[in-house]
Amino acid sequence: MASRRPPEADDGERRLLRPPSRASGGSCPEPGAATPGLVYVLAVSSALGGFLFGYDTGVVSGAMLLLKKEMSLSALWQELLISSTVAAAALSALAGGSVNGRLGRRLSILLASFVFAAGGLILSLAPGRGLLLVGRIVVGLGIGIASMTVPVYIAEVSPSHLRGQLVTINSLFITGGQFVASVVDGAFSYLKHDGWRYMLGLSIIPAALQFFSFIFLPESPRWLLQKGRSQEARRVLSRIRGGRDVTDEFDSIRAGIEDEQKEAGAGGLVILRILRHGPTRRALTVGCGLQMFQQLSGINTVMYYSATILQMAGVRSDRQAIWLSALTSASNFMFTLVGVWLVERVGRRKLTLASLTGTGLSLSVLAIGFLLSALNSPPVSLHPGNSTCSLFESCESCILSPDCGFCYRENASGVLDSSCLPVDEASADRPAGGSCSNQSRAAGASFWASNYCPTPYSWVVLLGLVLYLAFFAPGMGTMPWTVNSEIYPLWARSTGNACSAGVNWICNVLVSLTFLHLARVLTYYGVFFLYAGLVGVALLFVLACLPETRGVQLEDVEDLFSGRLCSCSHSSPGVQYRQVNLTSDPRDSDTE
Ligand SMILES: O[C@H]1[C@H](O)[C@@H](O)[C@H](O)[C@@H](O)[C@H]1O
Repeated sequence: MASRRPPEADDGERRLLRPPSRASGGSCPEPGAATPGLVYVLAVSSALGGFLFGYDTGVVSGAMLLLKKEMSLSALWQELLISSTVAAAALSALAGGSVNGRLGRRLSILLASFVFAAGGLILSLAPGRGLLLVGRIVVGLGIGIASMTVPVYIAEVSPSHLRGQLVTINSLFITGGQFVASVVDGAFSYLKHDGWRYMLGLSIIPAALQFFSFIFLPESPRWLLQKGRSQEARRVLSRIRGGRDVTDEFDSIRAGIEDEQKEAGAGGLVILRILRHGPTRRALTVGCGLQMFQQLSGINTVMYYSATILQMAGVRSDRQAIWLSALTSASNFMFTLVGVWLVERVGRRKLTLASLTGTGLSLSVLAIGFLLSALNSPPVSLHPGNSTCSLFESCESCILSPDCGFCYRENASGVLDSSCLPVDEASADRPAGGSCSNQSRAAGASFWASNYCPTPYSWVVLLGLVLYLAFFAPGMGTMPWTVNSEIYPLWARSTGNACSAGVNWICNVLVSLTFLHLARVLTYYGVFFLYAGLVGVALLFVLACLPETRGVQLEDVEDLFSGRLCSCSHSSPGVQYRQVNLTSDPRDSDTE
């Protein structure tokens, strides 16, 4: 590449600026220098977008329990209210690239928080299901923009040696939002009337907080430079570096942008330029691949299914199950914290590889747990009525049919008086017209299981769940977002992140929509073995294709993709030099 040359003699007019080292983070400020508090304020305020992403995707499950009763929602409406948000997020993430590139990161975040607040308001006041649907779509639009803009903004304002940690804070806020949502769901589940309005409406608070803080926070200096607003960029950079001399960093960023622009050639659709230019095409493949594999590892299925896993392990009361699900999201959050701690210590690549290895093994433990319980599935002993459900002979085949559930009693020696009954059309929580429920604790009470079977092997499944969260959250839960924020050159960053975030949301919808259908065909253990197999493929992909970006300045990351794809992980950028013209530059004035 023209710009990356070995050191040469100073020619008087141009001189070699910096020998960026991977360990030092490339350019000023030095890692040892204190990082101004403003960078943390920027990271946390923008990560509120991640919090809203987590909150709004998480809160709906609890709200739905109340909504379906209060508004008599059919299964189709429930499905619509849940998946419309994710589908809208996918679309707006894809479209967000141009918003973010044109308006800038700051205005895009302001827009996202405004949209979040508007969505929250619509949801909390909705008189009927039509407006509820509108509110859920609006919220999805906010999630899409936030999910692709926030990591980019944080990466662009952070000093390189802290970038991984600060961007990963966004993922911490996503899982934090999911955790808070589960606590809010638990707390308001006692409020039979209008509890859902509070659940869905509370997101207005963080949205407003983010909106007002971003009125005062600065734009990304890199975006400003790209738009030719050099003086403003220099002022912002100096402000976020605590008033230090930022000449080196500023010149280095500017030189990087100039190089990028020369290499990529101007004009034409950005996505086409990305695809035509080797390094960005490879970066996009890695970025989208990571996001795809994040979702194919089954995180949202495992989270969604965790309440059932807990019931399987002996938690019979629905209320207890709600609170224990909050414990699952709390673990997801805590383990994400481990990721924030590790990312700058061990690097992105090792963290992702270790995470995938553990995720694959724990998915196998989950699958083995389900296999053992299927092999020891209790038989159906009573066959009341003449529905198709009464024809099933074992619990396993009964619960895999979406219209049937297993009703049973227990004593010390195991399951007795078991039957397979049709599910109530209005809710899978009870049999049609039946008296089989999980609420009674009276001795001899019967239990209702619509999607699991009582089993002595539930501890294996529970172990698999805990191991899964411990391995997935710090690496695969966080690194796809973090790595995507740093692998594209500035001109391709918005579009690259838009595509990869879009892939994440599309795969999220696909995995959630196919889980139950797949379970019917492959059984639960089959699905979890399938996810484990996909994680194996992901491991090979990451092993071959993901280079280490730790400590490399954003303007240098493109070098990591200059080789053939999937040989890039073996290349080391080593010490690189860039020539920067330090004579006064006539363009160094605001064009605005
Ligand atoms: O990184 C996040 C996180 O892991 C969440 O828990 C999950 O729900 C999202 O789909 C994912 O993108």
